[in-house]
Amino acid sequence: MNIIVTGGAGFIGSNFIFHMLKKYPDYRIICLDCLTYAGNLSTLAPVMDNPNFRFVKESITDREAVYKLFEEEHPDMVVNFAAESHVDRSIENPEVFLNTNIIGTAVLMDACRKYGIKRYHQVSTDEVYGDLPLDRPDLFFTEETPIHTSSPYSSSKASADLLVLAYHRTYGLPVSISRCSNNYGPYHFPEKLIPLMIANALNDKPLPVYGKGENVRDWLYVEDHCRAIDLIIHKGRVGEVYNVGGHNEMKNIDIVKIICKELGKPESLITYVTDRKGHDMRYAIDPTKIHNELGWLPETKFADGIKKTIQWYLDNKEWWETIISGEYQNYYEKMYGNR
Ligand SMILES: NC(=O)c1ccc[n+]([C@@H]2O[C@H](COP(=O)([O-])OP(=O)(O)OC[C@H]3O[C@@H](n4cnc5c(N)ncnc54)[C@H](O)[C@@H]3O)[C@@H](O)[C@H]2O)c1
Repeated sequence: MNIIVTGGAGFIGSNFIFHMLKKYPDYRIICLDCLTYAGNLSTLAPVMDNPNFRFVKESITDREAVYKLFEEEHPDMVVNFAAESHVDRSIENPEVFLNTNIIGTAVLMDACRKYGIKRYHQVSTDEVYGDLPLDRPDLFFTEETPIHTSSPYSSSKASADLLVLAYHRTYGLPVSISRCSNNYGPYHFPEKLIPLMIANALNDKPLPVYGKGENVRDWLYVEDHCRAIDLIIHKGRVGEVYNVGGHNEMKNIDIVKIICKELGKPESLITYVTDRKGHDMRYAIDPTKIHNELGWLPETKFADGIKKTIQWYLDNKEWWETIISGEYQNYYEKMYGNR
């Protein structure tokens, strides 16, 4: 089985590649990634020497490069993780989100139509459903919840989802989509809540929390997400959307306090900063469909997952210190000032 994994030098894509090469030693995995600020080749160091792994530095928006890769590799499947993924950056500059997340998805699917494919899988997000009110804990996103996006990021992901479903209906492309809640774990870029707080706390820097920190996210350990995608591409029904989430809703401020506690750092490091524009209040996934159809259940409890994640950041300081000492510094100062 030949699988092109796009965006594999990023957070979830790299974890997915590790999962697949370990579980299916006879599969060939080709990572297609153009290495934006969020992609790191060093992340893929553990598999670079694996003869069943190939890294190709190209953009999913480059039609010629994508077609060439299909001609060379004859993939059976494509799993598309490649995306601009940070909501705050999409508020600053939506254009690159539209190009990569929408046009790039179309280019990949055009290649799948042209050369044939057994499965095209789109890695999407629960953010396409918009948000839920804090005072209605009885409400959850199902696959039938209408799309109702808030940010340029979620709008671009929702647009891509609609295109994927249209390519299935119009051209009969064998597609599937997963919409997952917030992930955490190793190799998470330090601009996102959990790794940002771990990195800042370890450096005794202020911990910038949006608004009052009341926003609720449904956190899932990254390996559980990777197992869900593995199940969907092998056993999930074509043309279907599967929600993936662990019923693990937590307020941002509580996450930050847990990180302080685990690291023995004072909560006085917490600094409340101006809220994100259009900030969604609550995400909560109903994962009944993937559980009933494919038997998927999350395996890592948050209490264990956050300990493993913190330990990973302690053991891999060089990985994230290199990132935060580079160009990222300018972005950080723009967002949070000289904190
Ligand atoms: N992180 C989450 O909590 C989460 C939750 C649900 C869904 N998702 C989705 O999962 C996918 C992966 O998210 P992530 O957090 O790993 O993102 P990430 O930002 O860590 O990684 C994205 C990767 O895509 C690559 N990339 C960007 N533009 C590209 C292009 N034009 N061509 C080729 N490669 C390109 C980057 O270099 C990077 O390696 C995204 O599609 C995201 O929308 C993420």
